[in-house]
Amino acid sequence: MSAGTLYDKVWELHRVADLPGGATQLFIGLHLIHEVTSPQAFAALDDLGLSVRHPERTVATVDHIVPTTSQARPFADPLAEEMLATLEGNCARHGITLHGLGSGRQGIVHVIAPELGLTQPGMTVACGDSHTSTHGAFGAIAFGIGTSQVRDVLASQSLAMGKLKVRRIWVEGALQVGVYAKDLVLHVIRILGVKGGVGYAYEFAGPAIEALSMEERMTLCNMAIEGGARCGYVNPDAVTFAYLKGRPHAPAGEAWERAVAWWRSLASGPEASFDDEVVFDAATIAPTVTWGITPGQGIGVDETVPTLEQTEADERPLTEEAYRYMDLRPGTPIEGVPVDVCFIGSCTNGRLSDLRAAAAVARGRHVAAGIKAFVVPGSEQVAAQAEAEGLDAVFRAAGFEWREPGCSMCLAMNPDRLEGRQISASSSNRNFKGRQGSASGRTLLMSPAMVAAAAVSGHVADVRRLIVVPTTPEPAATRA
Ligand SMILES: CC(C)[C@H](C(=O)O)[C@@H](O)C(=O)O
Ligand code: SF4
Repeated sequence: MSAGTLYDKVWELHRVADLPGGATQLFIGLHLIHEVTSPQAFAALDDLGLSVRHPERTVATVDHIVPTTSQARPFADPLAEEMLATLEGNCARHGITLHGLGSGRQGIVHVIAPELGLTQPGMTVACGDSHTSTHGAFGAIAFGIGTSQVRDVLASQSLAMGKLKVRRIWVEGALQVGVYAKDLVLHVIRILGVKGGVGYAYEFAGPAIEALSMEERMTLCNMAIEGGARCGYVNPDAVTFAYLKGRPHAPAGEAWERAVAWWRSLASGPEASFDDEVVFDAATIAPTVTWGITPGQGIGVDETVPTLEQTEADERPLTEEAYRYMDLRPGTPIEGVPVDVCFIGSCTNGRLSDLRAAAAVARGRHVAAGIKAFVVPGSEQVAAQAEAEGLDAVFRAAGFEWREPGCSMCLAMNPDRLEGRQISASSSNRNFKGRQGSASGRTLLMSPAMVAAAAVSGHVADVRRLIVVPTTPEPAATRA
């Protein structure tokens, strides 16, 4: 059993009661809601005649269904319009803050809560959305819940939960230039499997993790769930505190100092023990691309689609299914596979640093003929910052479309969809069959820089060849 980990400490601090049957009633510090998984929960609350227990701990946004071209109301799609109107009504009725379109704070739920400083170390964060693990980047216990649990949290600000085991994923070394947190997490899932983390929280630690920015840590924790781990987290440190300082909901003044001291005390100490530990070396990881129909079917961009012999026996039926669905043969180099659509965005990789990395590749180049490429900022704030830096102009000049914030083609619950057998290079997190809006559409997951490389090349390409790395040291700045 793990002990002395951040997970254990935060769990204890939020334990309300031990329930008959073995589960724990866990207090939820922050409950995030969106338009897809909240309507039935609010309806159930109404049926039971209950109100929202802590509206001030509940924060809403709209993300999945919003169009990314025109966001004028009413939306062209009446169902999308109805979903947003329902969310607006529920939030107004229960006194819940909704960061709506045009508020300057709207965006994908897992992008806005961190940028507003709502997500903080030591919290429990729940949301009716599997990628809630993202918030673990701050040293929080954050996990996705189902709609009936959304109802429970609305009504009681608590949940019946079983405690997870903790696996430490220790990452040595440093990532190569052109290799990002996305590649790291795709690599981890490739090795440990999409079900490898079931029953576990993943603690990501080690020199390579400490070197990651907060946005990179969010990318990493975002996909913990794709490896089966309901929570992923990174211990809070100076990088975490620097990110949070000055954000609208972050503590200020004297409270800030107190908070930092407390946050530091929550990190897993040297005495912490884990249920399991796995070690990786960041330096050996290449830009990673999925070739199949689960996020675990990833390979280095310099590798070939695995043969059955290279596949574990119990994985072979899935591998064969993936060959058929993707129309890729074993032994095919993944570099060079042509793509039709290039999508940069999502809660995995729709933040400012992601757009910067992609823009660095797109700058001075042009999207290849016949390719549709588009960039969807993760939030209104990301859009505003990117525009202030001129990234929108870089993308437009390179032939990308620059869109309004939302989940977009990550899940295609909006007009952004693949058509027919189209194949996408996508910076999102799921490559399941039909995920991007066409029942036969195909998805190759990769980092935003790799998506940009695919867009300008017309096929999967190794971004390391497109990044200019200075070989001589920068000349020293002249002192005035
Ligand atoms: C719509 C929502 C419930 C879903 C999730 O839980 O993750 C979505 O965000 C996704 O990415 O598939
Ligand atoms: S961006 Fe994609 S993964 Fe993230 S919440 Fe939206 S649909 Fe889910």
